[in-house]
Amino acid sequence: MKKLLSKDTKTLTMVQAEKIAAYLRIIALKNGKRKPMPKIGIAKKWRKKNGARESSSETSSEDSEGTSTKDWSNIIKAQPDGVTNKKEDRNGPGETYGVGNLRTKDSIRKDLKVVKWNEEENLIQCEIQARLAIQTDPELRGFYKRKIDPRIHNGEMKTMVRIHQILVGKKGTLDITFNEALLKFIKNERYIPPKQRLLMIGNKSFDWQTNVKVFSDIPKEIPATADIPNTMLYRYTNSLHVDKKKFKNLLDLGKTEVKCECCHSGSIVPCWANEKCPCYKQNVRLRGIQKIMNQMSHSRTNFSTFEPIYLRDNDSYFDTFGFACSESCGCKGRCTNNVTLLLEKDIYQLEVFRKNANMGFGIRTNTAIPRGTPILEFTGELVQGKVPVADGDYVYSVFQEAENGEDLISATLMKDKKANKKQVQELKEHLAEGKEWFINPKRIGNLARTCCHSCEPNLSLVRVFQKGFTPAHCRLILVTQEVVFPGVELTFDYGAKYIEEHLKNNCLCGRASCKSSPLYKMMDEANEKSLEMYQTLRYHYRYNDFKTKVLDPIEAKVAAGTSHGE
Ligand SMILES: C[S@@+](CC[C@H](N)C(=O)[O-])C[C@H]1O[C@@H](n2cnc3c(N)ncnc32)[C@H](O)[C@@H]1O
Repeated sequence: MKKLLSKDTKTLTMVQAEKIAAYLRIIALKNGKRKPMPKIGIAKKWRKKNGARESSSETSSEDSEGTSTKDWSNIIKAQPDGVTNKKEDRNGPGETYGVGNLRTKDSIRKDLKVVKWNEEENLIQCEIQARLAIQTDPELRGFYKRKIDPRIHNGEMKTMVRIHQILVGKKGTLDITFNEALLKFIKNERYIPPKQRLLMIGNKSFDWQTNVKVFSDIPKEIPATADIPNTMLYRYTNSLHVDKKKFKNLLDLGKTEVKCECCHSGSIVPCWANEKCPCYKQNVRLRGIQKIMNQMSHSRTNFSTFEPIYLRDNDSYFDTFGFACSESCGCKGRCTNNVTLLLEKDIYQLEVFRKNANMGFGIRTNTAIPRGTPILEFTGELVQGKVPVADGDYVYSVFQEAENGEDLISATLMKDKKANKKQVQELKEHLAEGKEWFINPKRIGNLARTCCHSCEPNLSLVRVFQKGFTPAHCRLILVTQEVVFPGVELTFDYGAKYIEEHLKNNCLCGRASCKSSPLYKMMDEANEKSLEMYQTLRYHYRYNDFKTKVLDPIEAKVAAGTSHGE
């Protein structure tokens, strides 16, 4: 094993990489004193079934700093639960899906415990874990490039300015004052947990499809009296829950089902750019529509598995959509034409945390996530028509009404001369006047339901269709629109109506551009150049924070580890 660990990752075969991963898992389990978890290796299973080669051409993807496994794998300590980088298999809508146990307050309270927290060590271990997850997964290794650059990309800066202008103010003329007050907002963007945290859910016992831990950081809370809100009591599902009887017509696609027969002997099927692949063709068709809609776009957004999803000059996040291969296809969705594939991988270490009772729980990342990464999907029950009032603060609209009363997707698909007439007709029926579709995650849902609103959000929603164009085949996916650095909360924009009706204009996001902030007026009136400077400064600050807290210590440990080994 020592020999293997000292090998350059680029020269490792798949079997050797898996051996290293297994060894590190054992070390991690020993350190963390956890019970071993079953290794769920879809990649392995799939590779066996499909006779994938151990190709030496599948070179390992380098991490953000170009460091190899050799450098840091021997310094990994207690890994978090995410030792397998694959979530449970996902089934399509309406099929037998896994729904987790119903949580009860008693069952949660039983497991509450106060834990000591070393944030810096946590971030280092999570970063190592993310690199390892990529390098040891045959479906990622050599395909997925995780890049976090020291400098902000022009495209990222412009996107963030645009999002700001849409959400806060447009065409301002004011120069932003870069004073201490503004720097304070920038500095406080990374959440720093206290040294003692109340661990509320620490393993997979409730959310068996996810490794995410739940913490409460409300001061002075102790297990005996800690508040366990009703919002924690829901069943977990990793796919859309569609009532088979009620929505039989949606689920039964018949001849309109889009699926491919593509296959390949490698770990990933190259459906993207395969002009014979019917799913790819649909994807390209939607991309074409995207271009028509966004007259100002410089280029279109690709929805391919390993490329980042960038929203360009969009009017609304809802305008961008793609089509992906699925488990019904010959490729089983393990291909280059499936943006939802990354969602299945536990690359990025997320946690649920609560800093105050008013806002409830939110999600933060413990690893740096590159821009354009699909990170969370909204799952829940598909609802048509009225949503129970009590669930109103959690539901997401699947189709949004456009000005002419038609959803943008249907409106644009209908304009598309190449569209399948039957598909269009069906879509028209599903979206007939007054027919609104929602995903309700209140009783059955997943992690995405915990994502809070921010006036400076780092995620945007996109829609991805699989198999067909009905509301039951539309997946709502949250994608990072900027690099999200470790410790930062994942947020998206709930929309003005929500802020007014549900938050009663009392947003607690704590960002400089929020109406509740003392700097709001300045941010609202800011000119474009100042906003660009603001975004650049934010990036610069957060990257340096990441470097000093995570990257440099890893390098130092590597140096120490190597000299010990010699
Ligand atoms: C979809 S839930 C988000 C998860 C929720 N915080 C929880 O603990 O389950 C929406 C609710 O979270 C809270 N929330 C989310 N973002 C907020 C914000 N920016 N300001 C105030 N409350 C917020 C509000 O209570 C809102 O009704």
